[in-house]
Amino acid sequence: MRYLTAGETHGPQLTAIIEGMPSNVSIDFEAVNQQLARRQKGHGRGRRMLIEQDTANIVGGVRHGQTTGAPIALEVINKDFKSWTAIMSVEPIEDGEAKRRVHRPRPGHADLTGGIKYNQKDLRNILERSSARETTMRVAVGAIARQLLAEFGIKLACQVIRIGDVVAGREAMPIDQLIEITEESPVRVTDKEAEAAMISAIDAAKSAGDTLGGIVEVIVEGVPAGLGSHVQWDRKLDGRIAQAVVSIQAFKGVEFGLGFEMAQRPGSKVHDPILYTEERGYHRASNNAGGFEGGMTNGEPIIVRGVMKPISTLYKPLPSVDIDTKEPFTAQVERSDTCAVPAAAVIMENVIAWEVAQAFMEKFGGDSLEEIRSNYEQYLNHVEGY
Ligand SMILES: Cc1cc2nc3c(=O)[nH]c(=O)nc-3n(C[C@H](O)[C@H](O)[C@H](O)COP(=O)(O)O)c2cc1C
Ligand SMILES: C=C(O[C@@H]1CC(C(=O)O)=C[C@@H](OP(=O)(O)O)[C@H]1O)C(=O)O
Repeated sequence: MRYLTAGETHGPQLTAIIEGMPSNVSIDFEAVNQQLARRQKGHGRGRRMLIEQDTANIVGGVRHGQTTGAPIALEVINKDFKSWTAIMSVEPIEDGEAKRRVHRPRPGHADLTGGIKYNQKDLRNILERSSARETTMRVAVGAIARQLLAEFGIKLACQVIRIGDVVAGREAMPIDQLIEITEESPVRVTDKEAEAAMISAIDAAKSAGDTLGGIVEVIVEGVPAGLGSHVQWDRKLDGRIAQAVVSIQAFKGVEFGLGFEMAQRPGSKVHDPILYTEERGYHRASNNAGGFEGGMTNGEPIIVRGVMKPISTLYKPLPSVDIDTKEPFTAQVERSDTCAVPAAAVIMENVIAWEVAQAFMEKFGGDSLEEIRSNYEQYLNHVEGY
């Protein structure tokens, strides 16, 4: 399976095409929109999220609520395009060239390097695509992928572990209790004390004209042993998940299971003893590995954490240089998020859903759901008898 996305943050719409989804998978359109809504929430988001109410149109590959095996085409309309039509237009607008063109690169964004690389003197041609608005489509794609995974009992959830210097309790996340964002609970943590402190930290950063990053965690349950492979570097599923996570805008690091803490422990306090019972088959006494050995799932839940840097655009901006005059300037900020860590947790959950679904298809692949189910059941029998 593969997918591509297209579209600009202030353009008319965002688009994705998924290739290789098997036929006969029931698609719950509402569930796709639910994932999109989850991505838009969280304390610290800016005014743009008040304008958009993302819903996906599925315009290919699904008939009567079921996949046909044809490419699936998805689109999400940018409501904000109404206010940007003139600026995004190729025709000159009355305000004139200087106002229309972006020539002041923002530190922490793709603006300057993208402008140099693609030889663009209007940095809008870079920022329109580098924006995290693009993650809308990655979530829509993940929302389709997880419907295939659900057929085989595979579920995902996410939570926020840290925002700025506030750390939430690290108790195991109950997978059947998706941490939903509500008005009373706007950060996506189970630890209520930490939640209040996180909200205050975000508000304080906003008042100071500053921004915050954090750490988010995703858990995947119900994954069979043997997705991914040790035999070739680019078939290692933990490696692919790491790539998917760090490809999310502003994500700078990833860890599995105990992760970076492994560095300070002896091996006897890291590796997970192997056990066997008739009832459970092979399983582990602990899951410090976060569900992976040798680039393959080992049957334990996948546990991944990602670190997001603070939002780049500051209301008290950092120094930069105008590409026309080469003179320093101080930017005027119109709107921006202060913290998007809770939303980023949902993005991470859905990009991981895609990677797991792709590995699942590589292992049990077939053209129809029935064919995959038969391959899967045969494999489960093999595992049981091994
Ligand atoms: C959900 C989400 C929302 C974001 N919102 C903003 C924002 O409002 N303002 C901003 O400057 N950066 C925002 N970012 C981060 C930038 O998109 C990102 O830092 C930039 O594209 C440069 O990419 P890099 O940080 O991966 O190097 C957001 C990121 C995510 C994941
Ligand atoms: C639009 C989204 O996030 C945007 C990501 C983003 C950035 O620079 O990455 C900047 C902001 O966009 P704008 O400049 O239009 O206010 C965010 O709102 C979204 O998540 O859907």
